[in-house]
Amino acid sequence: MTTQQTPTATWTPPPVRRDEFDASGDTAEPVGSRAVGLRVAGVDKTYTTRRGDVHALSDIDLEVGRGEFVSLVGRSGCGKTTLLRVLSGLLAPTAGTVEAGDRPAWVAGRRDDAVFAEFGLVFQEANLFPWFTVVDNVALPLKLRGVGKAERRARATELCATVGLTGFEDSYPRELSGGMRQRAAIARALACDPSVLLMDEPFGALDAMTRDRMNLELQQIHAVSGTTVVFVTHSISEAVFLADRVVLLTPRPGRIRSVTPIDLPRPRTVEVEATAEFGELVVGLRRQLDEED
Ligand SMILES: Nc1ncnc2c1ncn2[C@@H]1O[C@H](COP(=O)(O)OP(=O)(O)OP(=O)(O)O)[C@@H](O)[C@H]1O
Repeated sequence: MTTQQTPTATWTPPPVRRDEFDASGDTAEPVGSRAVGLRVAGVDKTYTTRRGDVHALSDIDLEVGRGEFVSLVGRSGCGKTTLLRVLSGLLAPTAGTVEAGDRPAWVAGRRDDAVFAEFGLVFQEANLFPWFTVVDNVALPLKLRGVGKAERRARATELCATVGLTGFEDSYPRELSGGMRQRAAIARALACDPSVLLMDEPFGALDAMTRDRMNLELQQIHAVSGTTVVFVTHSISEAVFLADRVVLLTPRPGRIRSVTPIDLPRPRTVEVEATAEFGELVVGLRRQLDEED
């Protein structure tokens, strides 16, 4: 479990976590000594349908360091969502194991609910309860855990500040913009101080400008919370902007084609996207995708 720091309105530069990783080579794996946030070994997934089997994932091995931000990219239908659903405990792998820290999460098709309860999930749709205010939506996971009213309201109010929703605590979801609703969904996912935050195209439905802002804000939230993040996106530039490493899956069945360390200094601002280094990373990943045609 990571430690949630007191949120601040101003941005605290992120802790330097990059030293924990071996960034040499384009398929570098984290060095053995650092803490593991998530370990995936030999994960395979085949859907059984009336029209036959669909082999979605093949032999996925991946370690995500504690506090690391990993982006997952690949062609449409390559298995990104399937992998994220396996990681979030919503879908049983056909084979393989998932561990959080050193605790088994999926082993031999059996899930440990206590481990997955520590994970936060954010999807493309915010899925807020329309009849709850923002603060009550954010506090809901705490309520389900039996946290008292005053304490959960205080914590939810802090989280609203973390995601830039101060002043909107008592608004209803219908009164928020799409970006604000996603911020509330992120705050709700952070409410139980998750050991791992799993995000599936969380900004995919937002316009380009809002998406850029959300990327800056997510970077800040990640820096403050220190949570391990796995982030699925169709956008290579978004993946590079946010990540410590970008994992590229092959077309179905999804296998890990490459793992690219992103050594751009943090905090990253929009200016980083104009640098040659950023452009080379994006073009390199784009080329790998194109080679699959
Ligand atoms: N419930 C299901 N039953 C059968 N096949 C499925 C199911 N869910 C996904 N698939 C198939 O598994 C493959 C991987 O799907 P998945 O949604 O994981 O891909 P994706 O990379 O997230 O795609 P996209 O980028 O378009 O969202 C696809 O061929 C899809 O048709």
